[in-house]
Amino acid sequence: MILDSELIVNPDGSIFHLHLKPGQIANTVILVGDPKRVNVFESLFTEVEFKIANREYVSMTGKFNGRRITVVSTGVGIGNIDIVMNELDALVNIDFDSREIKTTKRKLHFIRIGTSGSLQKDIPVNSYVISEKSVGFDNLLYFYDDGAEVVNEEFRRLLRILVGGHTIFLNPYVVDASPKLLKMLKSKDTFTGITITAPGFYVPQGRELRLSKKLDDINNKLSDFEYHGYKITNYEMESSALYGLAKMLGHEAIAICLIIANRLNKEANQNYRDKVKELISYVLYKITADET
Ligand SMILES: O=P(O)(O)O[C@H]1O[C@H](CO)[C@@H](O)[C@H]1O
Ligand SMILES: O=c1cc[nH]c(=O)[nH]1
Repeated sequence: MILDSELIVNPDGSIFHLHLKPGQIANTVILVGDPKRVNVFESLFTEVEFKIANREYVSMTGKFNGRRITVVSTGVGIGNIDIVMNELDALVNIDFDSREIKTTKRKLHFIRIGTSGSLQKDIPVNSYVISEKSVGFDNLLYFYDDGAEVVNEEFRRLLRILVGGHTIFLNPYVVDASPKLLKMLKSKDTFTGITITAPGFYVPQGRELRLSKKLDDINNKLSDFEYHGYKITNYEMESSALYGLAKMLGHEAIAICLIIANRLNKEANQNYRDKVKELISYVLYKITADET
């Protein structure tokens, strides 16, 4: 039995941070960083069951093209993904009355729709990039006992060498996206590649304002990396933890991002919101066209 202190349930029966109750989660869950992005889904859905907000977590379940879909905003960063993934999994795979883990588990499909910085000159601003592999520059997965089992060890070793094996603060982990969701979203309109999930937006992504980075020339090193046709394509801040936790919990996960800055060409699109809406429509049509 899972104790009150471990699985905190609010007086109204909802889970601690997300304020959602069992039964409110669809099998397809779209995760977005920006809470305002949930409004875009609201404008596109034909039906909305509910919308609920607590902190940066705005959640909504509704229908698009006849498919029940849940949308949850995660805010920025890995810590939020730890909360969102554990709470969404608990809502479907733990019995809130008995506080026991259910014997029959539900498998959720998680699709993150985010924004991102390109690490390739030929992946311009406004491109869509699917993270076929995601590299954690954070250390979340190392806290989990099963972490090592979901890591792509070949790529982990290569990336560790690339970033400088001597660094004590960086031991990148690499997790693969769901092949099924990759196939569903991939098209002539998308790039695919390896995404770096950074534990910060500034120095951890090589952005120096008043403070300098420790890793010398890191963005060019990442950009030049190539192995078996794989290249490092972009930076964002959530997908490694999403992939790792989804795999450990038995769910499918993928991330697709709109490029809003190109770090090598030194370009940025500050007016990207209409483009995010186009990406959301792209994803909604792709996932509802698919029968699975
Ligand atoms: O647009 P979202 O989904 O928030 O994604 C990206 O944007 C934020 C940083 O500006 C980080 O969360 C990063 O991953
Ligand atoms: O450069 C960027 C742009 C969006 N999000 C990031 O994490 N990095």
